[in-house]
This record gives sequence, structure tokens and C-alpha cells, in this order.
Amino acid sequence: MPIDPDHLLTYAIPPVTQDYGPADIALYALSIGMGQDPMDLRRLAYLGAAGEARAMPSIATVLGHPGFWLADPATGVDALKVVHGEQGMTLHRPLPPRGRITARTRVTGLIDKGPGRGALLYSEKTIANENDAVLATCRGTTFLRGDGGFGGASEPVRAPHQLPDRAPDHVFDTPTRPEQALLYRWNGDPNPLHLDPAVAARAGFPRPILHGLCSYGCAAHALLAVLCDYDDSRFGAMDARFTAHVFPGETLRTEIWADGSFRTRAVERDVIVIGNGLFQHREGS
Ligand SMILES: CCCCCCC[C@@H](O)CC(=O)SCCNC(=O)CCNC(=O)[C@H](O)C(C)(C)COP(=O)(O)OP(=O)(O)OC[C@H]1O[C@@H](n2cnc3c(N)ncnc32)[C@H](O)[C@@H]1OP(=O)(O)O
Repeated sequence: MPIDPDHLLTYAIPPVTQDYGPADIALYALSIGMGQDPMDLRRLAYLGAAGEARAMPSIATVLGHPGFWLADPATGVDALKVVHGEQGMTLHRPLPPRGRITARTRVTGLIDKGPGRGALLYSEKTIANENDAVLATCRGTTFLRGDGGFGGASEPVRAPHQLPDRAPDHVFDTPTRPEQALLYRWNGDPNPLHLDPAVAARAGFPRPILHGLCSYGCAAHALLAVLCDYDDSRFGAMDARFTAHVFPGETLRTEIWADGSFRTRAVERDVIVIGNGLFQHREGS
């Protein structure tokens, strides 16, 4: 049954209010592979190893996470075929290490790629503090592989950032662990595609794949290290496209250019898994 674009475009995703603190931000940092060097105090700052933990900027992508709402049969979406296509975020101010936030997620667009090609669902999440000041805005593209050809518009699509045509200036490796997705899911995405081999097989993968937002967090760590010297107040915005799946246990190598362009490679298979990346410093930092 084709999806009903009007229903999806107006689908009411409930707002999420969340109290978070040191345990949540440490879980997030561990689940994106931070803390593997127990001698590096700059990384360990994000785990609260010495003093209060700092919030990794990319935790904005999971704070107030609405969950895997596309699995609701009322959306009409073939949830088994859903993959995360693109992710962006802008931090308007540094995220405090603890607090109460309210996240509001809404669908902002739906693009029909045609029968057999899929559809793109654009969404936006804003995170506000108790004074209603917006801390961060997150932008997502969900690739609905099984839902093209519903008769919708094929424009406008977001143009992906073009990377420089020269070798990167820096590389930063993050080894992931075979059980990475089992830990990462506790940030709010229990999609069985990442956990259950039978579900992964039905979706067309030989084994469960890593959450896109986990790979995104690994890349954010690389950008924080290389371009911000672990100072989260300098982290402004980050946009990227998920170009191929990642298997937990692979090493993610983020290749970074001085202008903020980046991409991430799964080293063992030599496949670009995040492409078209663009990082920006916070204005004035
Ligand atoms: C906030 C949102 C939250 C969403 C959460 C969802 C729940 C999560 O638990 C799910 C996950 O985390 S899944 C894991 C992470 N994602 C992935 O592994 C997907 C990796 N990418 C792919 O498989 C393919 O690129 C694929 C399948 C994406 C596209 O592959 P192809 O079909 O081969 O694409 P191609 O033929 O090259 O291009 C078709 C048209 O689509 C555009 N496009 C390609 N990749 C895109 C992408 N990643 N995002 C957006 N658009 C994309 C192309 O430009 C092309 O457009 P056009 O026809 O206009 O040229």
C-alpha cells in the first residue's frame, strides 16, 4: 500500500521532555567509542573521569529522541526498509552537562524518488531548555527504501556538500566494538535492524548494522579532536550523508580537510560510509 503523504507530513510526533545528567552523557560518549585511551584526559573529560563530565556536542542528536516512530503501522511506511540517509545539527549554545530539555520533532518534507527507488523524509528536531531557549537544531533525512512511487514531488532535495578534490589534511581513527550497537541502542533507538540478525537478514543485510547516529557520533568525536582541540564550545554545526552501512567492529577513519569538509571510511572494507560532510565552528569561537 503506498504511503499517504498528507498523513506523513502532518504526523504528530509527541514532544519529549528529558532530564539528563552525568550518567547519560557518559553512556553516550562510551557508546560512540570514546574513552578507549585511558591516558588521554581531554577525551576522558566527556566521560567525567576527572570532575564533571562535559556533554559531547553530538549528544544533541539523541537528547529527546522521539524513538523509532516510523515503525508505527499508522505511518504506512515499510519500517524494515528504512535507513538513515543524512544528518545535520547546529548547536546554538554549548550543551550543559545536566538539565531538563524538551525536544520537538516534526516532518518537514517528503520527496518521491520513484517506484523501486524510494522516498526521502526530511525532519527537524529542536531542543529547548527550561527557559524555552533553543540549544540545538537537528536535521534528519530518512531514506524510505520501500516507499517510492506514491505520486509525490521529486523536488526540492538538499544538495550534498562537495568535498575538496585533494587529499585530506587529517585522519582520525575510531575502532568500534562488535557489541557497539547493543550499547548505543540505550540512547533511544531500539530499531531491531541494529540488534536482531533475523531482522537484519530480512532487510537485506548479512548481519545487524550500526546505527547511523553512532557512526555520526564517531565522526563528531574526530572533528572535536582535530578541529576544536576537544573544546566543545567551538563546535558549531555538522552535516553529513550516510553513503553505506557500517558493521559493528569496524574501524571508522574520519578524513578531514582544514575547511571543515570530512568523510568517514570503514577501514577494513575500504568503503566510504559517511560522505559529503561539512563541519563549521561556532561563530566567534
Ligand atoms: C532523524 C532521522 C532518523 C532516521 C532513523 C532511522 C532509524 C535508524 O535506526 C536506521 C539507521 O540508523 S540505518 C544505518 C545508517 N544508514 C545507512 O546505513 C544507509 C547507508 N546508505 C545507503 O545504504 C545508500 O546510500 C542508500 C540506500 C541511502 C541510497 O542508496 P542508492 O539507492 O544506491 O542510492 P543512489 O541510487 O546512489 O541514489 C538515489 C538517489 O538518492 C540520493 N541519495 C543517495 N544516498 C542518499 C542519502 N544517504 N541520503 C539522501 N539522499 C541520498 C541520490 O542523490 C540519488 O538522487 P537523484 O536520483 O536525484 O540523483
